[in-house]
Amino acid sequence: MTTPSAKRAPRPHRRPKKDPARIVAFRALRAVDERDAYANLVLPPLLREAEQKGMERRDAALATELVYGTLRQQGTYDAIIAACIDRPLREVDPPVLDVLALGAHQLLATRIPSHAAVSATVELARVVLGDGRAKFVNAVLRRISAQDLDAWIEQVAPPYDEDAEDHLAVVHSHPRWVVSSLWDALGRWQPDASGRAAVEDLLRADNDRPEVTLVARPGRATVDELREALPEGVDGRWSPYALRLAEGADPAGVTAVREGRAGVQDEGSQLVALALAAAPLDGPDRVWLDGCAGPGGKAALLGAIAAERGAALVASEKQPHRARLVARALAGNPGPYTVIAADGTRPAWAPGSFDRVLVDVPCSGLGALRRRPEARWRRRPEDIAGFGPLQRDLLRGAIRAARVGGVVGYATCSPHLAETRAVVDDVLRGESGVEWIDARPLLPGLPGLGEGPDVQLWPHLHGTDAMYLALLRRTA
Ligand SMILES: C[S@@+](CC[C@H](N)C(=O)[O-])C[C@H]1O[C@@H](n2cnc3c(N)ncnc32)[C@H](O)[C@@H]1O
Repeated sequence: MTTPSAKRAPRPHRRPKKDPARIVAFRALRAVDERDAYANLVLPPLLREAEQKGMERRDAALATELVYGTLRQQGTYDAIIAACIDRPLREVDPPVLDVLALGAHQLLATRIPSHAAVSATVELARVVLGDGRAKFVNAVLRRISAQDLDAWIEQVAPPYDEDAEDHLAVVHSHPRWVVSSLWDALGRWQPDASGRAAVEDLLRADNDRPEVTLVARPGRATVDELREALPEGVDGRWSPYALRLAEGADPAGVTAVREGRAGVQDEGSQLVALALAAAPLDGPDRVWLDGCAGPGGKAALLGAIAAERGAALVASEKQPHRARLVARALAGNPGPYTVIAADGTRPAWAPGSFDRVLVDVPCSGLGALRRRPEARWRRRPEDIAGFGPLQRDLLRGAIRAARVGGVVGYATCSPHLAETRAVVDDVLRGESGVEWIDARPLLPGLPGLGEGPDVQLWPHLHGTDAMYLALLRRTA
């Protein structure tokens, strides 16, 4: 019998410590998982709310790093977590998995000391999951902390020689079918440079934090004006209108951005608009169409260039709420423009109305994985086939909208071959009176553009999103 004095006193109940950065990160991951929210849309309001309640700036930076880092590396972390528990991952509650992935990220990819990463994540688990599940989290994180990321990868990734795509999928945290599609596309455009090293460079680039790039809309702002506001910004690699911002720089504080004379725009998107505008054209050059304009980034650049040349822009978008975003992006454009909500496959305009036409079609977005880290986990292979009919119809509509001699640009933010060359080839098979324009000379200075006539940009080669552009001319 134990004497009362030897009996362990019950531990006083301790309230878990609230850690705003990790709570915000957890809530953002839950929203991405439960509501299919986009991290870049869901995180800013959560940060604002937490900052209003007193969260410090550096905690906001930590929350941001935890969300994006965890989403990017989720495939790798899932494989590691699976090796640390004795049941299939699908039997673990998603909120528990989110906490475990947040912990894995801190342990394996940040400078946070292991003991702090474990204890802070277990505290988070106590707050958001309760004491019972916090114990489970504690046990799993302790197992994860037993070795570093390289050792874990060695343990959980199948050897490259046995299954190259599976190996790369685990090491670089992409679904296997995405690895496979990107590799196929790379092989199509870079036949001499599409080996293991190149595809690994591409997958790594997808996991890099992308720079924020501004566009100074010509005639409305200059790169120098932007640089005055953000002196650490550097010139774009390719676009004369681009300023690449230093990490942490806040574009919202720039007057030209607030006034819509400049905007945030990846250089790949700038190049698509610039190449379309630069394509040689015989005859009048008075009316341009952006047939898939929402939310309006390319339309705003095209509108500014059109204004300088005395041309008018029609910016058309099917979704009325996105058409409103286009109107906002174009507000203050110095030249004539119209924004309409219309279906590009059932045009609201007479055939042959336009001198230049852009269709930047809805696509899988596999070219912008740097910015939308969650997209890779949400997309399914069947989505690609799902976009095909609309992409073809929109291209056919664009060709019809162009006058004879007019130029059509077909763009996607995906390098997937089924969304790029296959669409254009298919449509051209059924259309007489359309010819290719070599897009490469319209993108001066860019290396690795292959044999043309269309172009595929790559994050690892060009530092841009993986935009695709085919330029066509209507000849009859
Ligand atoms: C890739 S986004 C365009 C991005 C835009 N060019 C930019 O730079 O901001 C494709 C757009 O096409 C719109 N869309 C989808 N189906 C359409 C259709 N049938 N006609 C016109 N627009 C359509 C989508 O709502 C979406 O806003």
